Amino acid sequence: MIELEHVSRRFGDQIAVDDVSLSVERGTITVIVGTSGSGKSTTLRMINRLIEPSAGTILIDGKDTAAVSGEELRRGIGYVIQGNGLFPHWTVARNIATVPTLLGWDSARIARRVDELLTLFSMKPADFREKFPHQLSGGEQQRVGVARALAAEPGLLLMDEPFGALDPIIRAKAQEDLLAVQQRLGITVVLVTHDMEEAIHLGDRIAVMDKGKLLQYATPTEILARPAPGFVARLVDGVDRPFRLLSLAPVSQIVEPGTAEGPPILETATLRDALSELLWQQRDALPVTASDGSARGRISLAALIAHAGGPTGGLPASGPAASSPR
Ligand SMILES: Nc1ncnc2c1ncn2[C@@H]1O[C@H](COP(=O)(O)OP(=O)(O)OP(=O)(O)O)[C@@H](O)[C@H]1O
Repeated sequence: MIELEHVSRRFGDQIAVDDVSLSVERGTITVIVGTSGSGKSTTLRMINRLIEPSAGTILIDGKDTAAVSGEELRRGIGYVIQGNGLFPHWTVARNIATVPTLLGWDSARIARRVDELLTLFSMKPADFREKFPHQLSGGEQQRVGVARALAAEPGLLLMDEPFGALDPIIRAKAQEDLLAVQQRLGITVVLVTHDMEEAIHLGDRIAVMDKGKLLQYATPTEILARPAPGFVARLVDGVDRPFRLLSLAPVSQIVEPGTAEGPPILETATLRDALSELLWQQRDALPVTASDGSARGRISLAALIAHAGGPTGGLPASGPAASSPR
């Protein structure tokens, strides 16, 4: 768990980060989103002490980060920047091995880890180990950048606009890769972006910053359904709110007792998938089943419309969506 307690950073007269407090649960993805100059990168870089806070405390798993040297701290924290920052004259294998080498791992263990990570990112080790960064596509370079950050098995990965330089199709693939790898390894991720759509797609929680201040820190569902007035509300105005809300929750969340005619929908499908199917089938309800085929009830158009609606919709009565199928 990461806890920022009243953290600020000044550069001369300017306050880049202004009294930010937030906590990040272990094993989750937190996305810091905001416009250029809002203090996102400075906040991220204070977590691994590439930038020192002017005030406040940062704790990782209860320990004050100021109590260890910055260098030691950074060896245990993965860090990925836009454009990946690979060393151009080093092979893929050597790039990935950077931190394990610094940590003095033996060469057999390093070689095993390099192959394991390349395989994790669907890059055949024999084909990629000895290549140089300029021999890779942008998407491959990006994957090697993330592999390098994960090489020493950090529990925490910091990512600063990691997909900013990728074209939309490769970017979507890189986002899916990140979600899969994060779930598989159970790591904690803090990611900076200026793209609200990316934040909604990737984040278990979203921190919206403007002019150094943290304006709202909540789940994507809460941010969409109940954005803080002003800047956050304007920011989410630009995204397809009803469809985004529907894509964040599973069918099981609004399943009703009863039956319906038509092809069944899985309870794990998203509400967006369910809406699409209802429209396609021209029905006002469809049956819902579990993955083993057993009946779970029905999903109705009326319930979907209520869920996707403005200020009163989107959130179940008990609070924000606990599970997000993304
Ligand atoms: N080393 C520095 N010296 C002086 N000012 C700085 C320094 N680093 C950041 N700043 C200023 O602090 C403010 C916040 O910068 P920061 O990089 O954290 O913003 P950001 O939200 O990440 O922006 P971007 O999306 O453009 O990267 C900006 O006004 C920036 O000019």
